[in-house]
Amino acid sequence: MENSLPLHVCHVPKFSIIINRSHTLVHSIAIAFLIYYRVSFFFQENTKNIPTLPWLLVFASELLLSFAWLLGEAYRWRPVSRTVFPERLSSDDKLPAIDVFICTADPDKEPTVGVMNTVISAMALDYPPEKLHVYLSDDGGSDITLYGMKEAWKFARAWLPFCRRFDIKASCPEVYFSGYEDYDHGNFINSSEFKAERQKIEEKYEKFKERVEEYYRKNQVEEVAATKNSRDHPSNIQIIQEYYSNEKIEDDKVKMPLLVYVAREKRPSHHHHFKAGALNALLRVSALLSNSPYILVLDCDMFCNDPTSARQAMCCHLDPQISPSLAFVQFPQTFRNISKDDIYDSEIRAPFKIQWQGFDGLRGPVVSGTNFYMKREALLGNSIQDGNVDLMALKKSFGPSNEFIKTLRRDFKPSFNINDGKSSNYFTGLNLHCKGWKSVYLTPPRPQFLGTSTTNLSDLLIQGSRWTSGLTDVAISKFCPLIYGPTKMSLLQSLCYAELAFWPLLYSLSLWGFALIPQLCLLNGIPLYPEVSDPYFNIFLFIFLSSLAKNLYEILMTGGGIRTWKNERRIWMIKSVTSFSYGFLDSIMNKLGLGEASFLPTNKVADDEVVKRYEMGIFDFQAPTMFLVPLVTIILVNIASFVGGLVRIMFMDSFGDWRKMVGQTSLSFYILMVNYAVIEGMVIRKDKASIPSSVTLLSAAISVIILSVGSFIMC
Ligand SMILES: O=c1ccn([C@@H]2O[C@H](COP(=O)(O)OP(=O)(O)O[C@H]3O[C@H](CO)[C@@H](O)[C@H](O)[C@H]3O)[C@@H](O)[C@H]2O)c(=O)[nH]1
Ligand SMILES: [Mn+2]
Repeated sequence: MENSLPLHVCHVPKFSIIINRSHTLVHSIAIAFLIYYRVSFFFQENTKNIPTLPWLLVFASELLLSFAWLLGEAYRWRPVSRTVFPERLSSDDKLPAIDVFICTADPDKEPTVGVMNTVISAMALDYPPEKLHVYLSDDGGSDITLYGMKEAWKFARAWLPFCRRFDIKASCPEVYFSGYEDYDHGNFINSSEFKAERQKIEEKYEKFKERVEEYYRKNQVEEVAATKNSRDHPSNIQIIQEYYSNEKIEDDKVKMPLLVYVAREKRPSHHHHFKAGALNALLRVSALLSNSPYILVLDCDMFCNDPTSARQAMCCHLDPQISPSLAFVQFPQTFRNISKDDIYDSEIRAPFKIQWQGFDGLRGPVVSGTNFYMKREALLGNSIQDGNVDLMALKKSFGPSNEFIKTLRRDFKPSFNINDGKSSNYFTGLNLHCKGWKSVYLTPPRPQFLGTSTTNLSDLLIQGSRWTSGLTDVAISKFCPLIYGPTKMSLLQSLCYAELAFWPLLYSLSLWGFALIPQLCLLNGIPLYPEVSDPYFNIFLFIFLSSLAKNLYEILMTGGGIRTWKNERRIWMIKSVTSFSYGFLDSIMNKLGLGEASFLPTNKVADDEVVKRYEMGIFDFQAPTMFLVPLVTIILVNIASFVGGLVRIMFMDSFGDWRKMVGQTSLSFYILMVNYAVIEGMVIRKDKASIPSSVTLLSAAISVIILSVGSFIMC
């Protein structure tokens, strides 16, 4: 019987699970030995000449890093993958309606043509058009975006039929016309009719682009006001098709999804809560217009790359096996501007290729910002669910609109957690999972959504600081998943949430420790690791190699290569001592009331030269000094200690002493080797994107201070 075929299946890869769990066990035992070695120091006679402080500091670094590792093992416990069967869905008239939410904030950083491409690609989803409603939130409140939408609507009237007729998969026009991939047009490819139609539509697209860009140029001159506007403007909601209802339309048989422009009211005196605030405004507006039971959330630069994503998501949402408790279906973030040698890990590989599969095996991944199909009902507040509706309380939360309250009475009081904007997605996910909802992760072979990632060091570190700050906010709040989680969800899922909240803090503190303490001690002749002939030396070596090897194995298993592995190691070190550290400090400052939450949208316009460098795998050090200085300082300290260590090994008088220094010398060597690109940027390269000599000088001065003060304190 056809009905009995499942809409989706979940695979549990036994082999990977065995490998993962055995590795966890063996690695844990090795760490236990390490801890024993460090602790027994305090009870031994022959270690008296080693000062306690550096020993404690390096031990603390080891504990923090091991803790980060242990939390991360939760993802390795039960990774799963899923396959869906959209062809088994019931007929179109039985499909539930979907509201698509797209957010944009700044037409300078997020060019309108790009945003409209996302809008058009969402309108072109393979779904009954009368059941699809596309909302764009414009936090900038700018005319250009509204103008762009009207033009996008006009263009879509031609584009949608073209896509439907010729079965175009790349339903984002910019991508389609840029020849980003080879298209399979089946039987149409050679038909002259297709060619003629394609040419016609391409011309229309070019005209659309020209008009929008021209409007932007004209407005730029007058519109210094745009920046002012973006923080202070009344609300503006427009249903786009109404503009054309009086005009004669060439082909009014074309069925179009609803398209709505929303600029929520923003006033400087009111916190607007960034993207989460925008999503909540869309929830309220859409509740009055379409009130669809499912919602797709997209960033403005994240277009639909496969029109079938809605049906794929419905395979999970409508699967009776999982449907009742399923809150959302998360797709990975994938990017179209990733180079072969992705030096900055712009691909954000580990979460989307490894960790989220693990999350999925434990009741589901966190809300990941964009690319998820959410059940509106899952965003309900408890009070409504209970059925005891207090009208006054509702009006207090949602404003005086009776119309809106009526929609709440229909059982809807949905909202995303706003928190402070930086970590809202995290809170929304955490909250849902704590209330017993589940989520699933779908990674079909063809990327369903494609965005633009940050591909230069500066933007990457700024973005990284923002993320880190948001995550650390959670770690140090009352929602700290280690305390808040285990009573409300499974221990393993709490560990995953804890890993997310804590990694920046754990990595930044421990890596600062590893980058400085052993080095200072090496220069001062203080051994911190066992000597080569000591069996404990092998424990340290094993832990080091075992974690590198496991990491390499995971990368190879998910389609990466040795190069990916090298790049990831390096950028992990760089980010740990820069953006993670600043983000974490920022969060602490906010907590102490010394700072304010902010959100600078990342740039979606790229400088050609910068892009070229990224594509060639050359580091671009045109980044704020505050990011470069810690990095260069660490490298200088390591150069000094490595050279000092070598001298010690070569010229040490008393036989045997050098053996105690092999660990530390090798550590410095490893750090320098991995970060050779920084040395190159400092000493060898002389181009525009190398490290400025002012930065090197400043860092040299700081290194000298660290070396002298450090030596004084440590020894
Ligand atoms: O006040 C704001 C700020 C941002 N946005 C929109 O939020 C989205 C994400 O902003 P972006 O600058 O692209 O940030 P990224 O760091 O690239 O985005 C990642 O990180 C965000 C959280 O920091 C998540 O919300 C995103 O989904 C995730 O892709 C964009 O569409 C923005 O237009 C708003 O609508 N209002
Ligand atoms: Mn983005």
